Amino acid sequence: MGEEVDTAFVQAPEHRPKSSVIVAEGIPLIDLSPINYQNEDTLLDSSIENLVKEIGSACKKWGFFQVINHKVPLDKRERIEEAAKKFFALGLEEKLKVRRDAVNVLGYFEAEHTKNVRDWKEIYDFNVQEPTFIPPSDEPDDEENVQFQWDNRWPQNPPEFKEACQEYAQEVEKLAYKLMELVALSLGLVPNRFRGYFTHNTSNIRLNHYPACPYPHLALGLGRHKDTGVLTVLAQDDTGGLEVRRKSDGEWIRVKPIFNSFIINVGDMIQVWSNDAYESVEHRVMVNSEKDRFSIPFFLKPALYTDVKPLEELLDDRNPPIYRPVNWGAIKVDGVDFEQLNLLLKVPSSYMFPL
Ligand SMILES: O=C(O)CCC(=O)C(=O)O
Ligand SMILES: [Fe+2]
Repeated sequence: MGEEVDTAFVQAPEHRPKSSVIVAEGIPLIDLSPINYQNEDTLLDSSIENLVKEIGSACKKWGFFQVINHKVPLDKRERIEEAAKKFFALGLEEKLKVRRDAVNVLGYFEAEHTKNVRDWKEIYDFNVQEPTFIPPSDEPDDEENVQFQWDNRWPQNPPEFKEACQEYAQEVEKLAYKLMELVALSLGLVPNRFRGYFTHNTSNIRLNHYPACPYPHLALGLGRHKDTGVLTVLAQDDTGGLEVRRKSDGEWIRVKPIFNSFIINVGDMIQVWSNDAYESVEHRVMVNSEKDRFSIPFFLKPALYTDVKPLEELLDDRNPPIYRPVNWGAIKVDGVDFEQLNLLLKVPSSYMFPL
């Protein structure tokens, strides 16, 4: 890029970062030590009452919180962080060998746009289930149960990349399921209420690299957006730059990096399931002119055949459903090709149709 900023990256004035940053009174910090998910049993609600309350209130007030004592081993996190740095440090030609395309959305991509403005970053995506079979229905004998399949695109270098990614994915997935038990309890549901939705999950992990940017006042690392899935478990490095839209007044609040913590946020599907008890909240990423930034979100997503709709247990005469059911695949089996499937998965909030 030359002297002039490429206009593709330039945010409209109202969406540009302000020079003053609000960090005070950030999102809630929650200590997860009361849970022990090494044991495979579901949670006992008596021992974790306070924790459940904290989670419920964070989901309601912010849609975002940070967790510590989450039991994801630090060495696994450091290993994927190192592997990501080494991968992004490769030459462009090498990275393009695993570039995503119209058929397979997984792999490397350097030209991501959010709301039609280019993001100042490069990414690498992989799915947690490998390969990801996507039965459009959970009926094995269903004649129309054509199997779609996505394969991860693993780069040759660095050699430890694939293993580092897979090992980290297993750990962070466990944490996500445990968090979903806490979310369920906080809504007055049985702890494993959500578990069935993830049998053929479409969860993925993204490695984000935000290079230092000479135009931090014009461009964003990632434009404002909400996460489409169920729940996001995000590892950010110590650079900082994530901002969350505060529900009370709409101000952008910077999320302070805390060593070995994860940032958790509610996605659109929890909003629908909870019939707006919890809301998916907008967030964005600043870039800075001196430092690169790396982050690793895990996006928890259900099976493609899942009908997302407000949970019956939460509805009554005074709380009627405000969303109509929409299929996560949102499409009929007939005539569906990979491209359409991929496109649908990428359209944010496309299934959120208030009645
Ligand atoms: O990099 C970050 O801190 C946030 C990333 C994010 O919001 C996303 O990828 O959806
Ligand atoms: Fe996000």
